[in-house]
Amino acid sequence: MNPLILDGRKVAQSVKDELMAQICELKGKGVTPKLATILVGNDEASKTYVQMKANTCHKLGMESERVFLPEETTTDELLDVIQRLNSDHQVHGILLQHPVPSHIDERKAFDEIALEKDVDGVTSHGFGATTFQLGAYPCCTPAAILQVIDYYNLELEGKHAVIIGRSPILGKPVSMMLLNRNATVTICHSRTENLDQIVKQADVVVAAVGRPKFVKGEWLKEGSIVLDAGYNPGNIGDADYESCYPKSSAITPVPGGIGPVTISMLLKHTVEAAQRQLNTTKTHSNVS
Ligand SMILES: Nc1nc2c(c(=O)[nH]1)N[C@@H](CN(C=O)c1ccc(C(=O)N[C@@H](CCC(=O)O)C(=O)O)cc1)CN2
Repeated sequence: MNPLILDGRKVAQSVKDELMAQICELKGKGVTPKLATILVGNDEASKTYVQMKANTCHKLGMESERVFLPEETTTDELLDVIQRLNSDHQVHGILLQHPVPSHIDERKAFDEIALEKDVDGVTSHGFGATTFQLGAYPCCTPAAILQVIDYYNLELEGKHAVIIGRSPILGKPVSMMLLNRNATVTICHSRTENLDQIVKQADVVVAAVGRPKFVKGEWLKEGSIVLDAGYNPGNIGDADYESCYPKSSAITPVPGGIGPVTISMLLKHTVEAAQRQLNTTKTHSNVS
C-alpha cells in the first residue's frame, strides 16, 4: 500500500476554521486577539516566518504587532521590549523569533515573557507546566506534530517514538508531549552512537535535527511514521523524502507538512490566551 502523505495544509486549515468562530465571539465581547512578534537581527528566513505569522493573523481577523530590533540589540534592551509587551493589555501573546544573535542571552529573554502570554511555550515555566500537563501553552512545532497525529488518528500508545534532536523549542518538548501520550520515547542527538540502529527500532520518527535530508530511508523500519519538523533553507526537510517515503506508512512532506500547522497552533494559543485573559479580567472586576 502507498504511504499516507500527511497533509499539513489541510490540518492547518481545520485549525483555522475552528478559530474563526472563536475570534468572532471574542470580537463580539470587544476583544481582538493580538500577537506581538519580536525579531532581533537580519536573518532572512526569520523575516519570512514573522511575516507569515502576521499575514495569517490578519487573514483571520486578529491583530499583530511586529517589533524589529537591530542585530546589535543587547539582552537588557530586549528585556525592556518584552516587559513593555508584558504590560500592554492589548497584547495577548508574545513570540520571540528564534534564533537570536549569539551575544544575546536567549534563555533569559525567553524567561522574561509573562507565562500567560507565552503562546510559543518557550519559558522554563511553560516547559515544566507542559511536561506536568498543568495547562501551559506548548511550543508550537511540537503542538503541530501532535495536531497532525490526532487529525489522522495515528496510534501513539505503547509505540516507540525516536526523536532526533534535543532543542528547547522542538526536540525536548515534543519528547515530553509524546511521553504524556504513552509513547515509549528515545531522544537522540549529535553525540548519539549508532543512530541508524536506534531509528531502525522506531514506530514513529521525529526528525528535528536541523540538517537537510539527514534521516535516510535505509535507517527506517518498514511501515514507520515519519514526522519531519525540519525547516532548512530552500524548504528542505530533515528527512530524505525520496528514500523515506517508500519505507514509511505515513510521512509529512516539506513544504506542506508540519510548518503550516506550526503557525496555526501559534494563533490557536493566542486566541486561547485572549480568552483566558478576558476571563481573568472579569474575575478581578467581580471581586473589586
Ligand atoms: N520562537 C520561535 N522561533 C522559531 C520557531 C518557533 O516555533 N518559535 N519555529 C521555526 C521557524 N518557524 C516559525 O517560526 C516556521 C518555519 C517554517 C514554517 C512553514 O510553514 N514552512 C512552510 C514553507 C515556507 C513557505 O511556505 O515559504 C512549509 O513547511 O510548508 C512555519 C514556521 C524557527 N524559529
